[in-house]
Amino acid sequence: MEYGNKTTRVVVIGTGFVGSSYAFSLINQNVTDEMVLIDLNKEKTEGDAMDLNHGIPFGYPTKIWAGDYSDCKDADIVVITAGANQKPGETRLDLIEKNAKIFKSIVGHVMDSGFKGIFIVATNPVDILAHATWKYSGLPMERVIGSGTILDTARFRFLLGQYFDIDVRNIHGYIMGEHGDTELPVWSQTRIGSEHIKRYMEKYKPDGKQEDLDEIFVNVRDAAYHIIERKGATHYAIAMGLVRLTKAILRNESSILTVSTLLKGEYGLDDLYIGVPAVVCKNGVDRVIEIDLDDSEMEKLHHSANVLKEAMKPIFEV
Ligand SMILES: NC(=O)C1=CN([C@@H]2O[C@H](COP(=O)(O)OP(=O)(O)OC[C@H]3O[C@@H](n4cnc5c(N)ncnc54)[C@H](O)[C@@H]3O)[C@@H](O)[C@H]2O)C=CC1
Ligand SMILES: CC(=O)C(=O)O
Repeated sequence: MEYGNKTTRVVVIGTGFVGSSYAFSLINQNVTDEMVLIDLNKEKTEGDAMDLNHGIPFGYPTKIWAGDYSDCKDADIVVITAGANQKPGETRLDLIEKNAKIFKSIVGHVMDSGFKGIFIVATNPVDILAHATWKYSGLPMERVIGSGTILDTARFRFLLGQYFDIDVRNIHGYIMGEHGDTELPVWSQTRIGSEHIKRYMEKYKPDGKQEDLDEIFVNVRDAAYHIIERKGATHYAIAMGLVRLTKAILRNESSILTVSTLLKGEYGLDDLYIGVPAVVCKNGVDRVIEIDLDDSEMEKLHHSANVLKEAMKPIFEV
């Protein structure tokens, strides 16, 4: 897949549940010419590369190999999905210390290769680790992107689509804030087609109740806990979200996605990676979109930001 004249290369670091699902999804959507797999467990990446390569006759031409950090030099995108995942009952913020240590070393190795592309970070706590990647790498902020609330927004749209029996592609709304327990739904800007959700409910679902919508949000916020209780990890949906983000970059789509990016005064917040709608194109994050939030949403966003700022203090103080 050539965009312009250049061969495209994506490196995946951490080929556990999320990384391998991303790799599988990537080759099924004809996104990149080359894909390199890196993990502490080199044998696993070799096995994954063989297995994925054997699928290529059924998919799209992609050169795939188990590589090392020197392969990052010519990468357009390095996607980091390495590190610990949540055990049942653990929050994302509980992962901060162990994953921040792993990140310092991974980002150092990637930068030592001469990497000049874009980082996508998915490892949790994703907002804080995207921030750490930006600091450790020294890259411009637009070239370090966290997956933010891309998955939460997808869950929100899916559950609303089910509730209203409407194609999810016609549900427009965002989850913002921490990818975690303090995230918030932006009801004031949620639309079905072009109709505001409240008005749509009055007109077409008169038996609908605000409590139902509140319950939908709780199920969005707690989805990871519900899935991890049942199967130990979540990986398919985030993998597809990461592919969506990868395509927005490689195809220069200028897509609005709820990613984690550094705020510099937007929403009254500063020096913090957090999930907000932003335009993503070949340069990474082109700009943050400042949608109108009502007072209660703004208050919740600031609360989420405060929780993240507090949680990240220990890793930036050491
Ligand atoms: N942002 C999001 O929306 C989501 C994020 N996640 C997060 O993604 C991360 C990965 O989750 P899973 O794939 O389920 O975990 P996993 O345990 O299946 O895979 C992690 C992989 O990272 C590798 N690894 C660990 N340290 C490494 C290092 N220093 N260098 C290279 N590789 C290293 C391990 O060998 C393992 O293969 C977790 O932090 C999880 O919470 C998971 C789902 C959604
Ligand atoms: C694990 C995680 O972050 C999620 O599924 O939302």
